[in-house]
Amino acid sequence: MEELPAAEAESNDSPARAAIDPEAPVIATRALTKRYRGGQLAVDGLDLTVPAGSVFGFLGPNGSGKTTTIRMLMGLIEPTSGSARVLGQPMPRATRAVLPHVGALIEGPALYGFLSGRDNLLRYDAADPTADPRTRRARVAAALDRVGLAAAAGKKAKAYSLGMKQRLGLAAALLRPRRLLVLDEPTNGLDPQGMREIRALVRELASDGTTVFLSSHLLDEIEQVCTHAAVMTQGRLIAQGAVGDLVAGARGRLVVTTPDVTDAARVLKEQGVADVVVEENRVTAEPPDRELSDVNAALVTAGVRVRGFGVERASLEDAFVALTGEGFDVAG
Ligand SMILES: Nc1ncnc2c1ncn2[C@@H]1O[C@H](COP(=O)(O)OP(=O)(O)OP(=O)(O)O)[C@@H](O)[C@H]1O
Repeated sequence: MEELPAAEAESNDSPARAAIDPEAPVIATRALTKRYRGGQLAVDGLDLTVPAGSVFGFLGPNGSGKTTTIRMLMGLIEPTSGSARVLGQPMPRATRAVLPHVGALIEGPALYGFLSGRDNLLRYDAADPTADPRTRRARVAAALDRVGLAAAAGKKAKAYSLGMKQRLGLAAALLRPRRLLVLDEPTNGLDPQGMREIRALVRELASDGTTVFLSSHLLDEIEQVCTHAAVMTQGRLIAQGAVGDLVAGARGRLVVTTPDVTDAARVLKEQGVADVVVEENRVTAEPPDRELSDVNAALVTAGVRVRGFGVERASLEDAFVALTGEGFDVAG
């Protein structure tokens, strides 16, 4: 990785200073609000804190205000009220000082299909007036290597799979050393293999100390790669914190494995167990406050063939359902 040119490091002394304080949040918003001209309240009083070094999942169904928040954080649109600081600097006022330290992949990379992956990056790098042309080739080669595209660098971008295109977009975001990477739905539209590649890359970048802020509507994905998460619905933040803490706040599910699901469900309800759901070969429910062995005994006494009985660990999805009282729409 190259160093920032000295002149630039000096002119951006506040972001550099923020780097010295590892406790300073990389993103902090206070009552951040955006109402669009049409009257739509897209983001409503957001207080977001993204710790340095975290992989932060910004979670919410489509239309919950994630992209609007990211646009405000990147200085692309003005908030209606409230404030946002990125790398310790106020946005959008400090956009020019902050953005050189931030790599962003928002709404898919803009690529020229008729150019090779390498030529796309050379072109992209050349569009950056602060990038030294003498080190351009080395910079592009390093970025291609980073995302595992070195072997495919000479291929035209239009021949790339969606996952490769997304990795090329990431390479463009990584042409310079970054303190923060902002990825808007980075695995959208990718097949499972492509998703795995992007996740592995995110973990690798994070292990180098880059803070990664990624939006997603996939709970599973957030649980797999993120250390921290925030949950949005309808423009409001309903929870944020370490993923482990969010999950710990949710109760798991009581799971009874049995071929006699109808009888098991009836007995559980008789025992006062709430939220009984019948599935194939198992019945799940809210774990009761009373002694679990009594509930198990009641099932056995009623002639239910209990093949398995226990409380499953809560997932982030359980936490989300507990927070919102509704399921998570993963469509789209
Ligand atoms: N330019 C705009 N003008 C008016 N309303 C907008 C504009 N952009 C977004 N909205 C509205 O603001 C709300 C939040 O949209 P936003 O795109 O921020 O959500 P999102 O969580 O990123 O969803 P998605 O994943 O679908 O992009 C939605 O109701 C959307 O219709």
